[in-house]
Amino acid sequence: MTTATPAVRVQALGKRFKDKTALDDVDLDVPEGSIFGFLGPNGAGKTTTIRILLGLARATSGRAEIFGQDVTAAGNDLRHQVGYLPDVPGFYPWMTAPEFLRFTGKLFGLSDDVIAERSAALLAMAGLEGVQHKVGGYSRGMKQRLGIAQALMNAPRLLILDEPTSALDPAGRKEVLDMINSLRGRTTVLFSTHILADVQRVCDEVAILCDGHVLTQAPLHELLARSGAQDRITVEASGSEQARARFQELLPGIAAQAGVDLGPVVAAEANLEDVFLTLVNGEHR
Ligand SMILES: Nc1ncnc2c1ncn2[C@@H]1O[C@H](COP(=O)(O)OP(=O)(O)OP(=O)(O)O)[C@@H](O)[C@H]1O
Repeated sequence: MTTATPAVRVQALGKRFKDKTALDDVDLDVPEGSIFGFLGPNGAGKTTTIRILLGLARATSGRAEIFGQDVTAAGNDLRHQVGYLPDVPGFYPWMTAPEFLRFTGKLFGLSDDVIAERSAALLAMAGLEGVQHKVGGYSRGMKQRLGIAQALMNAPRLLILDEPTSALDPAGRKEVLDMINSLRGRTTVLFSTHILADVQRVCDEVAILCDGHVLTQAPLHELLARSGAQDRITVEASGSEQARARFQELLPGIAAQAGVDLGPVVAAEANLEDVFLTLVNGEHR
């Protein structure tokens, strides 16, 4: 068991809005260095949790810490270690990407040299190098990538992204996920989503939130193992029809030698959806 201080620790967190309980006894531990998927359907309480972490809303009960510091007592030191991209980010449409990153860098009080160096690296990471036109003409995917770049301008230890892929088409999602993936080992990423496939693609650790409760938190591989779903081995075989038929005949022998029970040969992989549906349905039973 690790004793390192987690990047985020939430304990017994509760939030009520008049007669609505948005969060009820929520516990979370986001290990430093992880890409953490905060997964839940609409209205689960993801944005509310994130807003409490950022000091934009107050919890009704419980406690939230970032790098061991209570967020309600957080000063500028802690705030400067956290980058954030809201679910509906705002941009100045008349700015170009370098102008927007420069503007962000100035807000953080960075020097011109640091701004130039970081914005060049971040524009490259966002695939926006050399894009001349103004942000107003960007696709949604480009805007999200620029949003992540601006959230990284202050070189945060923790990056919080609220539903960064929700409004994107598959190509846009892939580009944003690739960008998140490239941060692995460099900064802790907490991102909320309702898209299971996105979590399965990039996350090491997952928490599933439903109706203000955490149903489970675990490393992704543990969750997948828990589902009982099995990875399958897909073999693509070329050659003549005869050769392929012979290969298929030999497969059971090879499997038996390896001590493997050979099932039907179909392409599929262990699926987070199974875990999610089992947990969420169990909750509503
Ligand atoms: N200011 C508010 N006043 C009243 N109820 C609110 C307020 N903010 C959030 N809620 C309610 O709290 C619950 C959790 O909302 P939240 O936005 O945190 O969910 P979410 O998981 O981020 O969902 P989504 O994916 O739809 O953004 C919802 O039922 C929502 O209607």
